[in-house]
Amino acid sequence: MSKKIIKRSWAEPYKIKMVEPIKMTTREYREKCAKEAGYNTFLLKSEDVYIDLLTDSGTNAMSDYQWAGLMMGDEAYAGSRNFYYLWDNVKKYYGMPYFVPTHQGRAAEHIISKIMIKPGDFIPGNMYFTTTRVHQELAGGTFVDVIIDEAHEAQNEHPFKGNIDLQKLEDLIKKVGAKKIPYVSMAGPVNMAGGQPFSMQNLKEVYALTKKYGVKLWFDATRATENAYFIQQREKGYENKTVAQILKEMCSYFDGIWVSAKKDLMVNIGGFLATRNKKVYEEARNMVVIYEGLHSYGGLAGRDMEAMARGIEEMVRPENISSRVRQVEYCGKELEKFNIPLVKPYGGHAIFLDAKKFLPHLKQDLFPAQSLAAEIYIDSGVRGMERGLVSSGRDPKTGEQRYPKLELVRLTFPRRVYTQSHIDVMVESIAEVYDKRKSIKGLKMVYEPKYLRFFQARFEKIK
Ligand SMILES: Cc1ncc(COP(=O)(O)O)c(C=O)c1O
Ligand SMILES: N[C@@H](Cc1ccc(O)cc1)C(=O)O
Repeated sequence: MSKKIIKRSWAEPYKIKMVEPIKMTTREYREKCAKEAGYNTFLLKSEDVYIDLLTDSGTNAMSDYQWAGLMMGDEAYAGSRNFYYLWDNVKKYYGMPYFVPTHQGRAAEHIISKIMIKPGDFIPGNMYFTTTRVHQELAGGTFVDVIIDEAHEAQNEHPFKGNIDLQKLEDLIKKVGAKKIPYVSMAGPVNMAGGQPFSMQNLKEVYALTKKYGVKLWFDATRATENAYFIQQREKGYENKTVAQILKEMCSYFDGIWVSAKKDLMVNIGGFLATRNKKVYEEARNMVVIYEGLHSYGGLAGRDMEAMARGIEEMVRPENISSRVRQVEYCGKELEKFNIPLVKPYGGHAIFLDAKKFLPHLKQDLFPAQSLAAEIYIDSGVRGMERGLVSSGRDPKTGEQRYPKLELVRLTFPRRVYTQSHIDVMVESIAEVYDKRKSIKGLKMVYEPKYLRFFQARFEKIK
């Protein structure tokens, strides 16, 4: 009788059909590049990057099915066939009857914020996201963080660190009044918390609370498939449900969703908003023609919408979503072999290094995460992103810097792009930087743009 295999390794559920060569560089060359980029990984040229873990946004490898779909683009100005196919899939997989395409996620955030928020409003959410919050603020609103406290603790192993703290939410509703809250903004998994999911139980409770007070509930469903996968893996009662069923159930509690299609849908560009609220839909459908283009293309080509529609079908496939998350998990486990401090549990889209623990000798004003991201790039050409003080920015009212508890470097995995050997090389580089961590002295900011400063800020090394 054969021995029962308890656990098998995962492997990529695809094979490589076309390759894109990457440039190999020297440390000396990368030192020059980093300096020229003001020690900001967003300002590096991509051709100078070896393994690009800046983001999983628009950097995914499309399947042959998606590439074939590009040839089926109906590039009519109005009423393209691809638009209707995409709309059908939004209905089928997200369960939302009304749909408006946009060129990417923040365009949908802009439109929702403009429609729903009045000056003086408050928007509670499970931790801020940079683009989401800036649109809420530009519309005159104030974002209020109502995520559970555990989410702000890097090493806390709570399985659902994306949960909303119901007490914090109810206290806010009582304090400012339901009329001042246009909607609760829930994201899953929570990007800035380290890619942490919320549970279905928590969602149901948030839904009941918002219903009680007559407050709307909206969902940043950009990586909702990953959240659904974590629910399947971690929450009792969901182990036998498919990711597609869980996604649909999640969406059933929301009034509407916005999505950056550049993530779950595995395309290079695209976004949308979808809702069950006809009035909001009609306003959004009208507003999109001012900012994006006609409501049947929203700034996208017909072929882009075709790739998105096909991407929706692929994103929920069990082998796709599990290999995606397990690749991140593999990276986390390898890093832990070198005692590298990480956010736990591992995220859905990324591994987050805990820069406060990695560089305990640096005060937050010396930008430990920004410094660490730059050092990793210099060591090996691996590009990550700062998610700490720089990303947090300034309070628009007081102008003071917002000091976040989490000071992190994000190493984000584009879908279907890198192999296990890339991860091994990246892990070795981080282990090497960890060995030399005491030599890192920090950075000072020498240029600071007004909005979303992390994208364009420049730094100099402290000597
Ligand atoms: C959770 C989340 N919401 C919204 C956005 C905005 O999407 P986009 O980059 O497509 O504008 C992003 C990425 O920027 C994101 O990660
Ligand atoms: N949404 C993308 C791109 C992005 C990156 C950083 C941001 O703060 C905003 C947008 C990401 O999370 O990677």
